[in-house]
Amino acid sequence: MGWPYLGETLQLYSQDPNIFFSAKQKRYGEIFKTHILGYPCVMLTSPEATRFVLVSHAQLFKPSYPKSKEKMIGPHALFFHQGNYHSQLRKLVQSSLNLNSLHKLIPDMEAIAISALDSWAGREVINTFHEMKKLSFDVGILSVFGLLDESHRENLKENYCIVDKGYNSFPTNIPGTTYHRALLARKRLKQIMSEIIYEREEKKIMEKDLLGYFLNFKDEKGRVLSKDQISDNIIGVLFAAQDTTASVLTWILKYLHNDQKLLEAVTAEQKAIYEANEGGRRPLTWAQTRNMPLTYRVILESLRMASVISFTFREAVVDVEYNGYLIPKGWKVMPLFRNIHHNPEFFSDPLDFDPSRFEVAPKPNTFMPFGNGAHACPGNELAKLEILVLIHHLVTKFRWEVVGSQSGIEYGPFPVPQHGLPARFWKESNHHYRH
Ligand code: HEM
Repeated sequence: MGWPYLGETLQLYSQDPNIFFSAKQKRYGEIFKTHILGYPCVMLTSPEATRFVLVSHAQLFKPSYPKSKEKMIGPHALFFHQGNYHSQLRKLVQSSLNLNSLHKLIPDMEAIAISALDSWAGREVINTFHEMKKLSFDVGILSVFGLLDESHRENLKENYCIVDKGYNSFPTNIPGTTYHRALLARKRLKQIMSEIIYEREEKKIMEKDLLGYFLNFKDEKGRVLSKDQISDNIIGVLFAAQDTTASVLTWILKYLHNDQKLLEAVTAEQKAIYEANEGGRRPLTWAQTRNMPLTYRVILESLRMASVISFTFREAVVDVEYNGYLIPKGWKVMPLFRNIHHNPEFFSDPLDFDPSRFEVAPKPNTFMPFGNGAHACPGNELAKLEILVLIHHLVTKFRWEVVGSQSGIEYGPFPVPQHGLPARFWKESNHHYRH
């Protein structure tokens, strides 16, 4: 269990977390305990134990986040809850992100991707991760608010950026600190959202985006959602959508750049679609996005390799017995997704980037980039669609090279290539290639 209070926190945070966990796993097996950030924790590295906690006995474990994070996102956001409130909100989020709603977003998503790529090609070196964050934020806004007017969008963006800096800053609420500034920006975000809601109510528009679902909701007793419940959940969705998607996109660019043969094959797959659409004059169809098998496998393999959500936390709400182990009430449990994704028993030569491994479906409960069970990611189809759309426009019209030869990883807290993968982009026709 390490030292009192600090426990093994320093060991975990000072190195690649995977090394810490796999060393433990070798020594102690599929379940072991440690002490992190002041809490006793049980780590789970087997698909069965993970399934027990997240799926079959999910009601015995509640979500668990640091208080400072809960305050910044908003205590009403669905991921902090269990039971009835959680499932009501979850249904609304899922309806706004179901396949039927998603295919209507494709043209606007394409416009966002094209405008991002054009802006990169006009510049020297960009920080890929930062640019991907802007892109995934714009797609997040699109799925929450539909087409929002420019001034609201800019206003949300500016204030959300300040909130974003506060998520991982030290939580001291003293004027002048990053955390304090973030809390103030958080208040302004709520104000902007109230204005957007007011305008919608004035115009009596009923949109089928997430905000529309929230505004239209009534529970069995006829109660509607409060402004706080709506704004906490919108900020929650924007938060869940941004760094996750952006870090996966950044890793994909790195993996493709590292393997030029694979990049050529992906480009060939996308160019065939591009030509069928008369050189991009017609928009991508839903059917086309569902039929990009190689690109899709590259995305799955990137999700596995990068495992950007390396693990999650729950807390036992009662004493729980699993397989002869006692998990005492109040202890944290941590399903270790990345360990499972990098276990050679489930994925042979786990450190090789090999999309063809997904020609065969992985064993049940061994592939969980979007989690599992009651809190599994409702945005997973949106994220995959957004990535497919970006790759389509990237490889058919642009080229890029990574600047520098760093091979390190930064944890912020999601793993991203060092320095956010500095890269240079250019339009293909300007340099190498003309039709
Ligand atoms: C590649 C990108 C993404 C990854 C890897 C990812 C991963 C995850 C994971 C692992 C969870 C479960 C966490 C847990 O059980 O503790 C989760 C939950 C969630 N994700 Fe995602 N996500 C991504 C993109 C998105 C997007 C684009 C959205 C929304 C538009 C979104 C919205 C959510 C929400 C609202 C939850 C909480 C669900 C609940 O508590 O019921 N995510 N995500």
